[in-house]
Amino acid sequence: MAENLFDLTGQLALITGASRGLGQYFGRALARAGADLIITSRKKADLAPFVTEIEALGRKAHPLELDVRDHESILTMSAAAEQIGQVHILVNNAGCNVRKPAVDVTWDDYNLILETNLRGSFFVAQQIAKQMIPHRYGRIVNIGSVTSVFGFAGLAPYTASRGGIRQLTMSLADEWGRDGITVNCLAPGWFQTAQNKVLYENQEWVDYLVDRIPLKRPGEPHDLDGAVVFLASEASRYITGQTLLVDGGISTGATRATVQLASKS
Ligand SMILES: NC(=O)c1ccc[n+]([C@@H]2O[C@H](COP(=O)([O-])OP(=O)(O)OC[C@H]3O[C@@H](n4cnc5c(N)ncnc54)[C@H](O)[C@@H]3O)[C@@H](O)[C@H]2O)c1
Ligand SMILES: O=C(O)[C@H](O)[C@@H](O)[C@H](O)[C@H](O)CO
Repeated sequence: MAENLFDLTGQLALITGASRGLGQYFGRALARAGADLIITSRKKADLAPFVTEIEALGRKAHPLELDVRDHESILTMSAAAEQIGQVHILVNNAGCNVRKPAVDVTWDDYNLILETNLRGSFFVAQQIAKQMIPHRYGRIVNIGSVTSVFGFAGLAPYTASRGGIRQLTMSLADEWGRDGITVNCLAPGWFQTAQNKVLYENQEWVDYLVDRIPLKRPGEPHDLDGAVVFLASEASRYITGQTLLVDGGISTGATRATVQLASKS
């Protein structure tokens, strides 16, 4: 057994959607724990600054092009990853959102979200698992959301994709456990990134959010470092099919509201 359960030295981690946002934070955390990276983006050129940053940490960063909505792109990327080396860790991070009342969601909005967040994650996992199975080792971390476990007005297709990720995680864990692969879902709460920065420009929204978060602040991307390293490492070796919420406790909110009301009565 490794002396340091969180040490990723000698491991290769593949992260999708690493041109910005949480994908880069996941990459930094894994690289600091010792892993070399394969980082992917729809435009390889967008990865250049991140390659430089990871190399400055003394780790390797191999940039590859990947559009998770394009099956051919997934096959090409996976074949290129196999040439780089044994992939020990996959972080299925690429994702998107369209925020709209359900009555305004278009066919195309729905397809964009489901194809990116759910179908893309499945087919990336499928290709990388094919490489992991002969080695009888793998750690797959699917990025979910608090909306994997509760609904949210204005985010219907997004929450469907995130609930689907949680179910997918359980089924793949059930199927690939015998091959030495763990599959877990890391479910962030609310973290300000390019995807949602417009929300944080609205003070009313921030106040609403903070009021509902027991730890009394929105998430900061480094709050996810421990969870991604944990799920990628030896430390989580007997954990599979689980959804780990990193949300400042917001998913406990329904109970808190009841208690607050009760304490006023
Ligand atoms: N920020 C949050 O509060 C939050 C909370 C829970 C879950 N998430 C999820 O975490 C992931 C990262 O989100 P973020 O907040 O960093 O947002 P972001 O928009 O900054 O990053 C999303 C990344 O996915 C990539 N991407 C989008 N469509 C793609 C496609 N078709 N093919 C390949 N890459 C594609 C983008 O280029 C980008 O690199 C997303 O899946 C998001 O839904 C975010
Ligand atoms: O685009 C958005 O509306 C948000 O960024 C979502 O991604 C949420 O933050 C998250 O999923 C909640 O966990």
